[in-house]
Amino acid sequence: MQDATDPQVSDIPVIDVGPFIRQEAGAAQVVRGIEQAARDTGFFLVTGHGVSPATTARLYTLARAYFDLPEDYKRAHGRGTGVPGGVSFSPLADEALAATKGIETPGDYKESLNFGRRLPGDAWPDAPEGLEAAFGDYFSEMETLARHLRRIFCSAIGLDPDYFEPAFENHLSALRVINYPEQEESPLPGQLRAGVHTDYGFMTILRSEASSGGLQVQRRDGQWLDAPCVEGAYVINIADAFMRWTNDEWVSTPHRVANPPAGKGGSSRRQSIPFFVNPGKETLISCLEPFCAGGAKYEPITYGDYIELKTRQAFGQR
Ligand SMILES: O=C(O)CCC(=O)C(=O)O
Ligand SMILES: [Fe+2]
Repeated sequence: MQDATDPQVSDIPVIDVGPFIRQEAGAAQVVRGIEQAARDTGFFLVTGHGVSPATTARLYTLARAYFDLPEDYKRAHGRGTGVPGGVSFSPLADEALAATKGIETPGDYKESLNFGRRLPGDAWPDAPEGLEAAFGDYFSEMETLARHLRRIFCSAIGLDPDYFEPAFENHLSALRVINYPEQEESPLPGQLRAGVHTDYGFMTILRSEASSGGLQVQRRDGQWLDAPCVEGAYVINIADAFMRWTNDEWVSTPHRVANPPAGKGGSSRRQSIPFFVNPGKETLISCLEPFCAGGAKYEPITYGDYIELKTRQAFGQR
């Protein structure tokens, strides 16, 4: 656990959003703090968020039990059979996030389990018992927190509190639990736990975990910062589609997950839980009025087309 007052991490603030959620004194200060962070690094931590610790702990524990099952068993849930609302396992080194930035690296040293209510997967396994319910319950908690955060953003931007809500009626959000195993052998040259990338959608709500080899965020001047890890807090970051919506005034910042120092072995396993908040496919991403006084930098585009464009750009099939 790092001290959040350490000068190296002070660029990423920890904000208690409780006063805003309860509409108490201090709500305006919450809005100001978040707006500043959104313009600065695009990263901040929230406490006072109201997410159930028991629901979080249950998902964490059941996912961990799943990752400890044999590889063959896990791979049976990564076949892409297209079950709506199913689960999808992605094995170790299957994904190289840096490829989205045009950087060629070996696959990331992680495995993950993925779910979205409107996304395809495979049939849920029977074991560990309760896994599907744990994902579903945590997903609901995240939907609630995402709504609170959107209302804070509206207040910061000067929009009606529910301005964004129609965009999220059929949202394509995705919940992922990531297991970063200990590294008994050295990673390959250029291989990280997760390569440098930005998130594509609207924002990400991350349940992080203190460990050696954790989340790092790149400041605008290029310097890498260790994201602070505060027990019970969530790390929030602005993602690409939201940055475009704000005419690049709010930033989607590159981040990565570092390897643990060599020799850390058994003490370095880490498990994180990102919830990627994505709008519905038909949502039009068009410069928000308060940001376009000087002219909009981008053409309006639907979220569905935007994702297609980003994917094509990232993987070079223009
Ligand atoms: O595990 C983490 O701390 C961050 C993971 C991440 O940035 C991602 O999966 O997009
Ligand atoms: Fe990310």
